[in-house]
Amino acid sequence: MGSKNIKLPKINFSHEDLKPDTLVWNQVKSQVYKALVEYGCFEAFFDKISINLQKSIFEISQEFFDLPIQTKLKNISTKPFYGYVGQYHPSIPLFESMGIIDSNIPHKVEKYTQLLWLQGNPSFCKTIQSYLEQLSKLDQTIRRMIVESLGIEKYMDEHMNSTNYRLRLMKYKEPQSDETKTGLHAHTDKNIVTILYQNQVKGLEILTKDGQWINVDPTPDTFTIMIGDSLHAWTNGRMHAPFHRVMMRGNEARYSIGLFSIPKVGYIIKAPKELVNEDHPLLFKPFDYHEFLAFGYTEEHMNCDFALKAYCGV
Ligand SMILES: O=C(O)CCC(=O)C(=O)O
Ligand SMILES: [Fe+2]
Repeated sequence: MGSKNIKLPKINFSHEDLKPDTLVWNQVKSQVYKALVEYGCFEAFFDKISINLQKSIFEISQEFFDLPIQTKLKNISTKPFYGYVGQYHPSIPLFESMGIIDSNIPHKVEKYTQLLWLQGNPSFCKTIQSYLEQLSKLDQTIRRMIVESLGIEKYMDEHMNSTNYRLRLMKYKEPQSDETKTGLHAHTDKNIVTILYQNQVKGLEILTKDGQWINVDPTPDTFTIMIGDSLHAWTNGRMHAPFHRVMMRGNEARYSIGLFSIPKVGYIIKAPKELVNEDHPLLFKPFDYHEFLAFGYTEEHMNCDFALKAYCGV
């Protein structure tokens, strides 16, 4: 597998009037659809995160990762990648992350900070809240455009109401050698849509359908949008869920922030019948994301390339 100098499509979400049923909405929508069918991924130019907020989201992230390990370990979870994941994992020694479940619910974020700082940390909560307020709008705009592009508007409300948000702060230690080291192994995300944001240190790579790795090189006001397995399944394979990985070079730590839209507990993902026909036979049986997650992260399936296919492929 080689890597060419190809770039991800870049789509502008900063138009003044990006509202449904306008000319500009329809233009952006067709770019979104094309990018997601072809790459399952694109860069979104989105100017609603102020420079102050851009700065503070990485500051609070650093503040968290600088806490003593014993404190960070207070936020552990039985669900994979939900709580704190430390540098102890032998196959990804550079990686550390901290998940905040239901990050759209302020008192849940507060609970995390009380666990970590005892007195709480109001500025941490406020930063997460402001970040989520803006980026959840971007997530919803993109998903609205996907549903419209597929001509299945009658499922719009069901789809939009079927998810919660999880935020994940991530840190990749610098490898401090001339060698390139793996920060995170190649995988597809298992959720609906992922929005990634990162500091100035590069490392994210996306695999194209024809096997080329694309280096992602975002600016402070671009976000990387990616489709997860659950949306791939719901759209009966029309939206591509790309493999991606993080490769670390140089002597600076990489910080990234992931916003994941996640199917609610108990919601069954089932491709609408309008998307199933002779040319597009059903690819996956209906499934519960949370049960799939438990299956996908067992020892046996952890390194399985197509866990969803193994779990509920037709
Ligand atoms: O750090 C990144 O940019 C990628 C993180 C990622 O792939 C994930 O959290 O699933
Ligand atoms: Fe990922």
